[in-house]
Amino acid sequence: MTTQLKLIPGHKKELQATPVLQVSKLSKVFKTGDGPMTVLQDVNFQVAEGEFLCVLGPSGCGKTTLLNVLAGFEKPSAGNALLEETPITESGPDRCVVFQEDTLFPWLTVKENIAFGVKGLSKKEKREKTNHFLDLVGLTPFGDYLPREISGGMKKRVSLARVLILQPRILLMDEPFGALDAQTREEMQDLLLSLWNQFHHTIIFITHDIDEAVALADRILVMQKDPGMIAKEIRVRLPRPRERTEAPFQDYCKTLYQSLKKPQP
Ligand SMILES: Nc1ncnc2c1ncn2[C@@H]1O[C@H](COP(=O)(O)OP(=O)(O)OP(=O)(O)O)[C@@H](O)[C@H]1O
Repeated sequence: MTTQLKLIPGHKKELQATPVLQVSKLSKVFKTGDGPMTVLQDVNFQVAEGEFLCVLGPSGCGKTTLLNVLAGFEKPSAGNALLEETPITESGPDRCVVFQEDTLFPWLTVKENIAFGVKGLSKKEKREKTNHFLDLVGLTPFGDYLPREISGGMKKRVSLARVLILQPRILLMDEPFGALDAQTREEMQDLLLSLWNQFHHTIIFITHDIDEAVALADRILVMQKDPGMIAKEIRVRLPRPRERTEAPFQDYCKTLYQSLKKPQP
């Protein structure tokens, strides 16, 4: 395994870029009424510790299927995904998933939702930790509210706090901000980047939004469909914070737009 050093913009220190995740020759075939359907074919990539990787692709190209394999919800038909050299065969606390849809427990308060998965702490420690994460996502005044009493953006903040408090090795995010309005979406992207700067998680973030990928990623994997495969990899060499209206940002967007438009090889 190769080990390199890289500087992640926005991070204060150099991080060791040892791959935490290695995906090799991964394929996924579903049985359907019309016969086998190859959704992913020969997918290969690595993710470095602390890296922010976006997977960008059109609807139906297999992004969620890929994330489900990494989460351990689906098994590959061929090839494998290794988490620190161990094949992923089931879900585990080292990987947390944030979905697009709301998955909060409606009968629990914001604080209770955040604290839900925390184990092995005294009541006092758990309360302090919960309050800390509540504060990190800017929801301190809303700790005792129920999910139905807060906005969609606030629910997303709770969803983020709920997984961050578990300190996962890898954060898997499946179009988490897809249902939000443009302004709230940008606010959530900024919040996620600021939390990533503090915690240095490894993040795999699925999106079909070009701007979102350029705003967030260290590196973008562009997928094509039928079958789903990685068509292109682009490293985003823009300093953070990234200014969306400036030419270099727009240049990346144009390149990605062209990549997505290209016909299937
Ligand atoms: N369990 C399953 N059985 C059969 N087909 C499936 C199954 N899960 C997904 N598929 C098919 O695999 C293809 C890829 O689906 P997937 O949800 O992974 O794509 P996606 O890129 O995430 O799409 P979107 O951006 O619209 O969410 C689709 O045609 C879908 O119908």
